[in-house]
Amino acid sequence: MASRTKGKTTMEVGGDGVAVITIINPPVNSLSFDVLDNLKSNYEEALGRNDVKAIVITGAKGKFSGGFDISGFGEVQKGARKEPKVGYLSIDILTDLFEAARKPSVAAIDGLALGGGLELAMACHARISAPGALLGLPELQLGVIPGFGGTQRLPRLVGLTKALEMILTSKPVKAEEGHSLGLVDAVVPPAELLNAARRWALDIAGRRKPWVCSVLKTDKLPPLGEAREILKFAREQTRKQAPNLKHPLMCLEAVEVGIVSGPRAGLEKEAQVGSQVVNLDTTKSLIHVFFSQRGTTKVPGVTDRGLVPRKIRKVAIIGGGLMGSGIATALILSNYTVILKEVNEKFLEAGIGRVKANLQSRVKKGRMSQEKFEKTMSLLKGSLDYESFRDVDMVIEAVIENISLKQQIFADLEKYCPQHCILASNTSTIDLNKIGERTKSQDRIVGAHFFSPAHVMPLLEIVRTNHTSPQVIVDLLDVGKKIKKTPVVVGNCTGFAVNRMFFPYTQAAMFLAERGTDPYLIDRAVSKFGMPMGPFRLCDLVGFGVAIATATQFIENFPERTNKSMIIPLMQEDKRAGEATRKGFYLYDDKRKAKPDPEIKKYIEKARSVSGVSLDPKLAKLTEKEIIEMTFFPVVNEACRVFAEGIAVKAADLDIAGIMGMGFPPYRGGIMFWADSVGSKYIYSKLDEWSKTYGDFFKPCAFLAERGSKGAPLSAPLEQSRSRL
Ligand SMILES: C[C@H](O)CC(=O)SCCNC(=O)CCNC(=O)[C@H](O)C(C)(C)COP(=O)(O)OP(=O)(O)OC[C@H]1O[C@@H](n2cnc3c(N)ncnc32)[C@H](O)[C@@H]1OP(=O)(O)O
Repeated sequence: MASRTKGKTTMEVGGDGVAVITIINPPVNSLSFDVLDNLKSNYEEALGRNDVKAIVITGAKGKFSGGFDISGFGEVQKGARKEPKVGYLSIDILTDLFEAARKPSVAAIDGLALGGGLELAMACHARISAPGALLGLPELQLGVIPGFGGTQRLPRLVGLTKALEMILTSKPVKAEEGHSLGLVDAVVPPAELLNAARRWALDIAGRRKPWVCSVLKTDKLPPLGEAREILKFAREQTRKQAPNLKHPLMCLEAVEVGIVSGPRAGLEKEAQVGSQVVNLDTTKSLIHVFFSQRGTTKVPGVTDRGLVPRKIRKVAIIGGGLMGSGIATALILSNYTVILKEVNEKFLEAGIGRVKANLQSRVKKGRMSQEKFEKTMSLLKGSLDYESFRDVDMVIEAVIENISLKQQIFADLEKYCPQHCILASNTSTIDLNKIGERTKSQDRIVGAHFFSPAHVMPLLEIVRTNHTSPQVIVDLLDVGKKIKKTPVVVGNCTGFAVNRMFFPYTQAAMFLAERGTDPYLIDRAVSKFGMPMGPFRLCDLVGFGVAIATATQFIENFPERTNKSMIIPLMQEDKRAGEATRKGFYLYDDKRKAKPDPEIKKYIEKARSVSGVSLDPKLAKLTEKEIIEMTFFPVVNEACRVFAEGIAVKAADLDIAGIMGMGFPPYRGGIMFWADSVGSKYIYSKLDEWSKTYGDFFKPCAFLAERGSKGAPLSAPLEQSRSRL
C-alpha cells in the first residue's frame, strides 16, 4: 500500500533567471523524506536548465523550516522506513550536489530555520533573513545530533565557541544576532525578503558578491591547540551536566574530527554518529517527549469540537501568598491585566512586593530592562474587595487549603463576577466539587493547579470536574499556552496527577530509611537516575509543614496503601523543618549548600522504635538499582491507578506531568514510558514480591496486575468504556 506523502517543494523560474524553490509542509515546513526527495529533484532540474542562473530556497507561509521531520526518526526506529545510506542526505545531496553546484543558491529565511532547516540554509552560498527569525540547532534536545552538516558548518560560520554554545544549549539566536555572528548575510524586511535573496543570488552568479561554501571556510576556526582546549572544556561541562546522555559527547566528537581532520572527515563522522544516535534509548525517550508535550493540548471531546478560545483580558487572583504572587507574575509577564486581591493592606502590600521581587530578580540577572519591569508592573493592580471583579474574565483563587473559606469565596465570586467569568482554583488537594458546592456555577469551575514557584515551573494542571464545560477548558488551555506553560488536562481526585502519582515516592524513601537504607545513599541514587534532587533533599526544600499536610491528605484518602513514617514529625518536633530552618535531613549554610548530618541517625532510630519497625539487613544493603526500583515502582503503580481511573486521558500526559511537575528525567521518557522500557512483567513481579514481604504499600493495583501478568505495555490506551472522562 502506498503511504501518504508528507509535504513537497515547488519551483518557479523567474524571468531574471532565478529558480525559487519553496518548501511546503505545514505547519512548520519540516523536511520530510518526501520534501527532501522533491527538493533534490527541483535542484537537479534547476542545475540542468539553461534559463536558470541561480537558486533561492524559501519556505511557504512565513516559515523557512522547522528542521528534519521528527516523526521520520520514529519511522526509522520502528523499522517502518529504511534509513538512507549513511551520508546520503548530508554529503551526497547537501554538500556534493547543492553546495558544490555550479550555480549559487541563497536561503531566504522567514520565521524560523531550525535544525535541518538551518543546516540546509548553511549549505547555501548566502543567507538573507527577515527580522526576528529564529536560527538554531536544537537537535540535542531531541536526542539526535545536527546531521545535515551542522556540526561542521556552524563552527565555520560563527566560530567554535559560539557554535558549541548554540548546539549544546539547543537555544536559537534571532536573525539580528545571527547577522552580527556571520550566520546571516543580511537582514531585510519580510516584504523585501524574496527580492533581496534573488538579487543576492544573481550577484553571486555575476561574481559581484562572494561565493562562499561554508564547509570550506577556516577564518573563524581557532588554531588547533586552542580548539582542543575549547572542546575539552565543553566535554567536561557536558559530562557534568548530562552524565546519563551519550549523544552530546558523540556530537562533540563529530565537531572535533572536522576541526582536526578537515570537513570531509567531519561530515563522515557526523553521518556515522547521526545514524547511531537514532537508536539510543534516550533518543527514543526524548522524541516521545517532544510529541507527547504537544499532545497534551489534544483532549478528545474537548478540543475536537471546533471551540474557539475566548479572549481573556483581565484576570483576578485571590491571595497574594507564594502561589498567588507567582501566578500573578506569570500572567503579567504575558501581558494579562491582573487584579490581586488580599484581605488587608498589609497582606496586599506583601503580595505585590513578592511579584515585584520576582520581576526584579529578572532585572538583576539582565533578563529584563527597567523599562519593561515598570511596564509589566503597571499591569498589576491591588484590591481589598470584589468591586473591581465586575469585568474580569477569569479568577484564580489561591488562598490557603481551607474548604469553608474556599466555598465562601466561590459563593462571593458568583455574585460579583460576570456570567462568562471562569472560576478557577489553585487548590492542590481539595475536591473542586466541594469548593463549588454553594454555587450554581459548576460548569465554569475548574482547577488551575500551578507548581511552585508558579512563574518558573513549566506545568499547569487543568483539573476538570464532571461539570466543567469544554469551553472553559479550551479557554484555559489557551491561557496556559500564552503564559508559556505546558498544560495537562486531568480529572478531579486527591493530588490530581502529579502529587498523586508521586506521593509514594517520598513514602517509599521514608519506608526504606526507617528499615535501614542510608537516606543519603537514596538521594544519591535518585539524583544519579536523573531527578533534580533526591526525596530527602526535596522534603527539605518543600518544608516539613507542607510535607506533613500533604502526607495527611494521602493517609486519609488512601489509608490502605500509605506508609506512615515518624521521621519527619519527630524532626519537626525538634524544630528541624527543612531548608527554611537551615536544618532538615541536611544542614544548610548561607549559600543553601546542603551537607549531610550524622545526627539524622538519631531521628531515624527513634522513628523506628516509635513505629515498631525493625531493621532489615537486606534493605540496609540495597544497590543503587534496587533503590531506584523500590522508590519508583510504587510511583508506577500509582500512575497506573491514575491512568486506569481515567484521571488522565492518555499515559503520555502522565509522562509530561511527571517531567514538568517533578523533574522526572525527560531522557527516560516519563514515568509510564520508562515503566514500559523496564517491562510491566518485571515491575509487577517485583511489587508483588515486596507486597508479600513488606505489605500493601507495594501491592500492585488491578490494572498493573492485569497488564503486568501478560507483559502488556502499561501505556497502551484504555478501552473506551473504562475511561471516566
Ligand atoms: C538531521 C537534522 O539535523 C535533524 C533535525 O533537524 S531534528 C529537528 C530539529 N528541529 C527542531 O527541533 C524544532 C522542533 N520544533 C519546535 O521547536 C517547535 O515546534 C517550533 C519552534 C518549530 C514551532 O513551535 P510552535 O509554533 O509552538 O508550534 P508547535 O506546537 O511546537 O508545533 C506545531 C506542530 O508542528 C509539529 N512540528 C514542529 N516541528 C516539527 C518537526 N521538526 N518535525 C515534525 N513535526 C514538527 C509539532 O509536532 C506540532 O504538531 P501538532 O500541531 O500536530 O501538534
